[in-house]
Amino acid sequence: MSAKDRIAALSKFYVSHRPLVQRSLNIAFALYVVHNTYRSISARPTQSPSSDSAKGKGKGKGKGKEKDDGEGVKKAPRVAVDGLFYQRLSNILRIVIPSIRSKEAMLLCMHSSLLIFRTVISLYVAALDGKIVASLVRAQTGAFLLNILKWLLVAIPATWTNSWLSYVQNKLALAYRTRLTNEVMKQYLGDEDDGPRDGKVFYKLANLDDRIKNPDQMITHDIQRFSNHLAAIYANLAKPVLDVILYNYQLSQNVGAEGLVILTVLVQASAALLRALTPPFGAYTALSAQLAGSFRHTHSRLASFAEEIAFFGGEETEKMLVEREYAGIVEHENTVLSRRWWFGCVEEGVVKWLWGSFGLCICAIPVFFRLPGVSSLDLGGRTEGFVTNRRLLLSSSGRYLYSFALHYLIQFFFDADAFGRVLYSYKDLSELAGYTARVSLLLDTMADVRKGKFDKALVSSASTEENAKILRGRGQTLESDEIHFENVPIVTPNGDVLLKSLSFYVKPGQHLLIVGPNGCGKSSLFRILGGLWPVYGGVVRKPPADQFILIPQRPYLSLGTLRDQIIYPHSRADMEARGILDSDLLDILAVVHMEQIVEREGGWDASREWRESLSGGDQQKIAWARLFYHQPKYAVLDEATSLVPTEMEGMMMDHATSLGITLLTVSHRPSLWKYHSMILQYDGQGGYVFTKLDAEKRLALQQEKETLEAKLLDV
Ligand SMILES: Nc1ncnc2c1ncn2[C@@H]1O[C@H](COP(=O)(O)OP(=O)(O)OP(=O)(O)O)[C@@H](O)[C@H]1O
Repeated sequence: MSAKDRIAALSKFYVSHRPLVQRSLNIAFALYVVHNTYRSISARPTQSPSSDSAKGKGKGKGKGKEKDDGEGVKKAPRVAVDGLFYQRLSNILRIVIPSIRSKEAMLLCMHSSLLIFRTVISLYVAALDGKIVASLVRAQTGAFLLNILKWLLVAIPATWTNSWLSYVQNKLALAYRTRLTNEVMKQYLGDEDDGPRDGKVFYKLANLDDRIKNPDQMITHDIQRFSNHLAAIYANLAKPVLDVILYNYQLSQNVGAEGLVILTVLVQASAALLRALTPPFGAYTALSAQLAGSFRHTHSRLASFAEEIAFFGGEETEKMLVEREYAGIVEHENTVLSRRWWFGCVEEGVVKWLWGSFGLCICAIPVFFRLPGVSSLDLGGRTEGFVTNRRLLLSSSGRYLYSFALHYLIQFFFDADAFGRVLYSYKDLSELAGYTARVSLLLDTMADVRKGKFDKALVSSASTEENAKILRGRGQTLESDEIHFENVPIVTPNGDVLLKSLSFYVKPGQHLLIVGPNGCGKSSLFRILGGLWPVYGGVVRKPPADQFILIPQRPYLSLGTLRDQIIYPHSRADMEARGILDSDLLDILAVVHMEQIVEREGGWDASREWRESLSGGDQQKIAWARLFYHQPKYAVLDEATSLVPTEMEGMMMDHATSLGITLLTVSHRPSLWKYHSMILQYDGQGGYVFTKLDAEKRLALQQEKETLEAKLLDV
């Protein structure tokens, strides 16, 4: 048998068994799709952090900057569409879609139904389009008019669906954002339902941990962007999946399963090129968000400290700082823009034009080749088939359905690493990965901080044997009526051991004066007392947090009315529940000689930025009025009278003690000594003395010391 005969026999065999070959190819294709989809979406093991950072370093400029500027001083979050991303995303999904019966699940369900409905309409429109053109080619007036009528009728559900789709998608984004914001706020500022608010995460995040530089930006901006991307990605992924199913069905109907095989080979080659050229969009997004956060932070500092900066004439320096941040943004955005530009060219060239031509060629198969088992068509029939196929290739949204279809083919045909590597969905996915990394960094850091796990750069002395031992330790905090520190080290968040072991007590009515040089740890003591800093050793006995009030040198004035300043953190309802009226508040203000402020500022409900409209002394007096309103068991006064006259200071101290408030005072003013019975004196070298305070004797000694010093100067 000659070669020619053998080929003829083979093709005869093929033609006679073609339905079987077709079925086998279709089944093999379906199995391949299922297998690769499974591999693509199942998370792969995450690489070790060391290999991550090595990878990150190799990625050039962007990553390097991230390390310098940022959030991730030590560990920049890795951003890629990989197993880690799916792991992070699934953790967040558990928050945003808490159950199958939640509002979000319902919205998602509605969204999916609308997507299916839209695709069904697209199919119908594609077929109708073919019929209209065929009736034109065949010059059939009646059929043409009937089809036009159908066209107009189908427009009603089509427009309705599109409008609903965007409505539901936006609702979904808002619902995700609300869930996430609520969860973050619960962790950040505590939750009343969770018991006492002693997490103080908002403080610890800023002071005890280096990982997050600007949580404000993450909570306000990044969560919103993440939610929008998440809501959009579903449509962007679900639509092509639906479309590829229909497209493949249509394709195998029209050109046979062989068409799929040809397509695969062509697409594989061009997609390999695109895959190699796709820039790391996810990392770009994360870095953009981070740079924008830093820029905003620098500006908000400028606004917050405008007065100080203005007095110092610090405009030039501040301008330089702001410009430096902005230059960083511009540099990064320029890099991204130029990469997006050339990637856009390549993408359009390959997706729209190259794959477009593949599409046209595939559509042409039934026209130029007579497929076995398919009857020959007239001109109208061929036109109808071609127009229908071509319309199917164009999605109703104007994007190329064909591109999507091919895009998904690529994902299925390539190995799982290629999942989401290319094109539209990849860009969307990788941007989502960027925001996912930011949101999970926030959630993970908050969870760590709540557990007492901090990541902070330590001072060099922290590594000495003795200090390292202190840092490894943990102390105990017990509730008690008195304040009692037993062998408690005072350690700053960056591991600087200020005092190795401190012991003192304060009993109700035994006012304590704390003195010592600057930076020796006087205020740090209060931070431990307030539960802000961890206890590294010993035992701290203290009353619950609501029995303390702190008045620092520059007191906090909240956003709100004049009344709110005095009753903070109470609300007006809390105040009324305690049976206190505005007239009682006026009496309190009279104690600090501030009663005229109510009239001056326009009543109790006047609202403004109080920090800017009150003098430093008035701010301190308002803080004292707050103390008299709350009447706690203990008051912590940290240079709280530094800006008020001495006679006023005396009156305030007397009033506080007459209300039964025990004072813990840090002050350099000898005039305050007489109000205290105990003294805790730091020597600034890591030592201290805790003893009874005899104010008269101390004053006499102080005077004697000053006289001797004056004499010494004379000598
Ligand atoms: N959030 C923080 N992170 C790291 N170190 C801190 C932090 N807050 C304070 N420190 C450091 O702790 C040390 C003690 O600060 P602290 O405020 O207790 O001093 P102080 O005795 O009250 O001084 P002053 O009289 O000047 O107010 C200082 O060296 C300070 O730099």
